[in-house]
Amino acid sequence: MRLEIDEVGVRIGDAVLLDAVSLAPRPGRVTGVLGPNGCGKTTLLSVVGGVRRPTSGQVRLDGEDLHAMRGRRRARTLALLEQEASTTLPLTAREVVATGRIPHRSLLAPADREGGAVISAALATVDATQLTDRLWTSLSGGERQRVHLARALAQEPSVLLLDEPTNHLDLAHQLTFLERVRELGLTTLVSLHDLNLAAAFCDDVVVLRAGRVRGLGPVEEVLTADLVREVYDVEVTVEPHPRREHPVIRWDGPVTA
Ligand SMILES: Nc1ncnc2c1ncn2[C@@H]1O[C@H](COP(=O)(O)OP(=O)(O)OP(=O)(O)O)[C@@H](O)[C@H]1O
Repeated sequence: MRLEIDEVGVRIGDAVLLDAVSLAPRPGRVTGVLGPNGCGKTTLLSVVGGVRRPTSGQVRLDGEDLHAMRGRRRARTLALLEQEASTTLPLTAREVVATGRIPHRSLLAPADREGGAVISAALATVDATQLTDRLWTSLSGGERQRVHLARALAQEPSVLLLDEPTNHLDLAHQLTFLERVRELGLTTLVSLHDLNLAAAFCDDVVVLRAGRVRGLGPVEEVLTADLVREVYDVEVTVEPHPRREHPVIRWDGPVTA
């Protein structure tokens, strides 16, 4: 599935949240959405997820305007894992994941025959089979995060949009979570604050600052010390990882004038 983000702009009154952002994430690859607080990462993901309309530009899926597609069809193609998604309904983890199947049901085909198996597989993928019958409200932040990923997977999307999915996870779960996401082989856009996680798990990155693209391309080409200084105001050293095939970013401190 070909995803194209073409000159997307978002304005609210005088505020420019996104300014002519263009990128075409490589199909089946993981693209990191990076940048400091308030640079527009969540806004971009919500536009691509169809939750928010751009005020200019277009997002296309296989050439078709995403915002002109019907919601159900869009939801069968693309799943968005929002930053602080929550529910106060007394649902079990499995019932939460089952809501991901809603776009696959219709009046003509109310029974979702594969649904049960897809839900079980999604829970297993995120290591949450043991949480199946637990009440959502009783889960920890990291457990909720994994169950929400399972819900997104139950949608069987071609495009996966993840907004800071690792923010409640311990180190081991951050690594396994992103490894699994990579293994899914879906066209993935993932916003991350941790540059080392981005360096390790993303194929490409788009780096935003104040709503504009400041870097775009393969992670090892874009994540340079110069770019990090310019975008994050932090002095860093970028080196090859001694045992793995990706760079490591070591911070030396904030930029001093
Ligand atoms: N309704 C609004 N009116 C004006 N500005 C807004 C509005 N909503 C969001 N913004 C601003 O838009 C900018 C982009 O917000 P966004 O949530 O996309 O950033 P982000 O990169 O995801 O940030 P963070 O890393 O802190 O989560 C922020 O400066 C935010 O304050």
